[in-house]
Formats: sequence, structure tokens, C-alpha cells
Amino acid sequence: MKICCIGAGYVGGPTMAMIAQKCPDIEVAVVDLNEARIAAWNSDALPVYEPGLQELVEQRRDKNLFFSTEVKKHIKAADVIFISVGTPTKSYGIGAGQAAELGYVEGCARMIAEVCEGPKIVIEKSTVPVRTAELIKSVFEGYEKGHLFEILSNPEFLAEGTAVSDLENPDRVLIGGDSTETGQKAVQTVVDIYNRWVPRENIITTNVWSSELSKLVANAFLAQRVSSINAISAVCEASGADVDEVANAIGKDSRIGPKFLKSSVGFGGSCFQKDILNLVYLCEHFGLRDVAEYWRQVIKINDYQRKRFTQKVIHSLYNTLQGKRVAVLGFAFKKDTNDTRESAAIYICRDLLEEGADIVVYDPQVPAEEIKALTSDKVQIASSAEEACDGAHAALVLTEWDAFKELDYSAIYQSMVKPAHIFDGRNILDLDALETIGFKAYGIGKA
Ligand SMILES: NC(=O)C1=CN([C@@H]2O[C@H](COP(=O)(O)OP(=O)(O)OC[C@H]3O[C@@H](n4cnc5c(N)ncnc54)[C@H](O)[C@@H]3O)[C@@H](O)[C@H]2O)C=CC1
Ligand SMILES: O=C(O)[C@H]1O[C@H](OP(=O)(O)OP(=O)(O)OC[C@H]2O[C@@H](n3ccc(=O)[nH]c3=O)[C@H](O)[C@@H]2O)[C@H](O)[C@@H](O)[C@@H]1O
Repeated sequence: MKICCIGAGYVGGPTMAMIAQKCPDIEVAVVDLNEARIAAWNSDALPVYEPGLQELVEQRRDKNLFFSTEVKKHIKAADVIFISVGTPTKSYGIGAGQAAELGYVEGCARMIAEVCEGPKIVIEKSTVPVRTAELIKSVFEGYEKGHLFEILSNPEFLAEGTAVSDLENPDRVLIGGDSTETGQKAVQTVVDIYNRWVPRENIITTNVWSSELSKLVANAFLAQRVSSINAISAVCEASGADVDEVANAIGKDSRIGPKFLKSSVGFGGSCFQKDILNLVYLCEHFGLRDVAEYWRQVIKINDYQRKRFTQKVIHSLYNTLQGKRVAVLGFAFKKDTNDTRESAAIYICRDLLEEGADIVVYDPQVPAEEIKALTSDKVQIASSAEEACDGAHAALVLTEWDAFKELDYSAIYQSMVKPAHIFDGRNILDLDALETIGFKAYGIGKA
């Protein structure tokens, strides 16, 4: 069997590396139009930073795992084609700011239809609005090749930073297909691939629309939990409660559960906001305005949480940041990734720049040019947390990198302008210990 995955991004690369690892008899080609990205996948410096990924790729690369820009050749040769291209929020036209831009998916469908002459299974791996399979089908029919393809939905649930372990041991794999005989045969082919390492009871099969919608709903529920606890963090600050204590107390209820209750500067990442906006757009499309409004609140609270954090910084620094050095520790949207898409740090840095702050950023994985491109050329980049904090009035922890827990905060305090302020936007530091050193220390949801 030959698999081709179109899109060598955060999903396509790691997902296909895992399939290649678990199925040494299957030839897996990951293709992309972006030459630099493919060159990086073929190098020692992969374009995606994930713990364990470099080793995984090196084990299978050039054996049964190939990264290539020869898109058409590999599509033509494959039996199974995954579409794993971006589906960002539309930035113009009808649905701008909410609907998913499906141009890349349509482009893939056209390319598949153009080059394929025999039967194929085409799988939506990208996160798409419900009924996107219909769009793909209609493109195939436009080329009079509808009969060649079975279209399945197999959304990806990996989280960045833990992609390799999520792929190795997924909570579930979801495969949606048609109830026709050929549809079910295609579903079985994909079940058999995952079943090489995922127990059959963890592989769920549904109809295509349930599968497409479940992906949006899973992200909406996850983001809703973060917004819920972040909303409560504001109540904690006002009332003297501690958000970590509240999260622990409610999380012990097995119906609520302990995960995804960490209050923060707000969720980031390429998907939560985009997928909720997509759900909101779908609800409006179906005339379900109240439902749309309900989900929109999740994003409103996230915006509110970021603003609240920035306002606390400004207020604590005597309402002026003009000429003050502010150290930003962490720029990625979460730890253990180099991904900055929709990172809260982007918005917080931009707001602090508006206030006249001199910002110095340190992140262990994000390249300097990227930080500058997302903020301003005026932002300085430090090569360590200590260097960023040297001479700063305030330090802001915006990503929960483990290394930030281990810093020598006494030495850092000595190097800062007094009074030295520290704002822990991830609640990973011991605020009492920092106060003892002399810092004015602030957390999220802490009185
Ligand atoms: N990033 C994540 O953690 C997750 C993302 N997803 C979903 O997976 C999809 C892909 O996301 P990422 O991998 O993060 O995107 P990405 O932007 O990192 O990668 C997409 C790649 O597709 C390539 N591409 C676009 N059109 C192409 C074409 N016609 N032919 C060949 N290559 C083409 C682009 O050059 C790019 O390298 C999105 O729908 C996203 O919502 C789902 C689960 C997790
Ligand atoms: O569709 C996607 O793209 C993926 O989106 C999320 O994964 P990801 O965005 O990589 O990372 P998460 O761990 O979900 O974190 C998202 C954001 O929420 C924040 N977060 C998460 C958990 C929490 O308790 N508190 C909190 O602030 C994180 O810091 C981060 O900024 C989902 O967890 C994945 O299941 C999904 O496949």
C-alpha cells in the first residue's frame, strides 16, 4: 500500500511519521509545495519542534517515509491520500473573520482529480466545516471522476508539544465514511492501518458529517473549559479565592475531571479560535443565532483575559511603561513547541509596545525574526531568561516552559530595577518564594 499526505505541516509530518513507524510495509510520502519546508523535513533541523519527533523521523526517513515536492507524482502513485493542508479563518469576502478558508482543500481536490486515473481513498485530515466532503465530491464530479474516489473524514486530535505521544497512544481515532458498501470498505482499510497500534475499541467509526462536526466540537469544548476557568480567575482575584485551589477542588469531581483547568493568559494556537469561529459561522448559517452567540462568548472571554493581564501589568507599573524595560519569558503559544500562531504573547507584546515599553523577549525555540515579524523590529531578543531580565522593571512569564521554574530568581532579582515586578501568566512559579526574595509577584486568579 502507498499513502500520500498533502501538507507537510504540524499535522501531516508527525502523523505520517507515526504511520510509517507502525506500518513498515506501507510507503508513506508527505508532499508539500513549500520547498523550504520539505528541505527542512529532509534535514537535521525539522520545521516542527516536538519532543521525540526528530528520532521518529530519522528512524523511517528514506526507508518508507519520504518528504517531497513532487506532489502530483506521489498523489498519482498512492492508494490512500490524506489532505492535511491549512484551513485558516477566511480574511476577506463572505464569512470573513469566521468561516474557514477552504481554498487549499479545494486546490488539493482539483489536483487529485486532475492526476488520478484509478480508484483512491481520499481522507480529510484537515479540520473542516461539516459537509466539506460534499465540496470535495462535487469537485471530483466536475472532472467526471466521482466514481473513482471514496471520501472519508479522519480528523486529528493531537496537541502540539505532545504530538508524538498523542499519536502513539491516542484517546481515540475517528473515521467517518459513507454507509454504502464501498464506503464501509474504505473505512475498514483505514481502520486496519490504525489498528496496527491502536486498540480496535478506541477506533470510532461514524458517518462523515458526525466525524467532521466532532472535531470542531472537541476543540470548542476544550477551549470552553479554558475560558470557563479563566472567567473564574477574575472572580478569584476579586474575592480572595485562589484559582488553582478552586480548579483542584472542582476537578476532583469525576464528572468534571482535572484536565484543562489551568488558568492562563488565554489560549492560543492555530486552532481553538479558528475552529470556534467556524462553529459560530456554521450555527449562523443554519439560523441558530443563540447557539452561535453561546460559543462566541468563549472567544470573548479569551480576549478579555489577555487584556486583563496587560492592564494588570500597566496598572502595577504605575500606569506608565514609557521607557521601561519589560522582559517577556516565552513566546510560543504553549511549552514544548516552536509554534507561535495566535499566541497570547503576540497580543500582549503589541499592547505593551503601544504603551511605550521596551520589550525584550526570550523563548528557547522561537526564532528571533519570527518574534520581530509578529511584533515590531523594536523588540529585542535575548539569548537567555537572565539576559532578558537584566535591567528590566518587570518580567512576564507568558509560556510555561519547564526551564522557567528552575531559574535562579534571587540572581534575577538582583539584576532588575527596583521595585522588581514579576507577572506569572501561567501560574507555574511560587509567588510566596518570589515575594520573600523581594519581588512584587502576581499570578492569574490569585488575590
Ligand atoms: N496544528 C495542530 O496541532 C493541528 C491542526 N489540525 C488541522 O490540520 C490542518 C493542518 O494544520 P497544520 O499542519 O498546523 O498546518 P500547516 O500550515 O503547518 O501545514 C499545512 C501545509 O500544507 C501545505 N499546502 C497547502 N496547499 C497545498 C497544496 N495544494 N499542495 C501541497 N501542499 C499544500 C502548506 O504549504 C503547508 O506547509 C488544519 O486544518 C488544522 O486545523 C488538526 C489538529 C491539530
Ligand atoms: O485541533 C488542534 O489544533 C488541536 O488543538 C488543541 O491542541 P493545541 O492547540 O496544540 O494545544 P492545547 O494543549 O490544547 O492548548 C491550547 C491552548 O490552551 C492553553 N491552555 C490549555 C489547557 C489549560 O488548562 N489552560 C490553557 O490555558 C494552552 O496554553 C494553549 O495556549 C487540542 O488540544 C487538540 O486536541 C487539537 O487536535
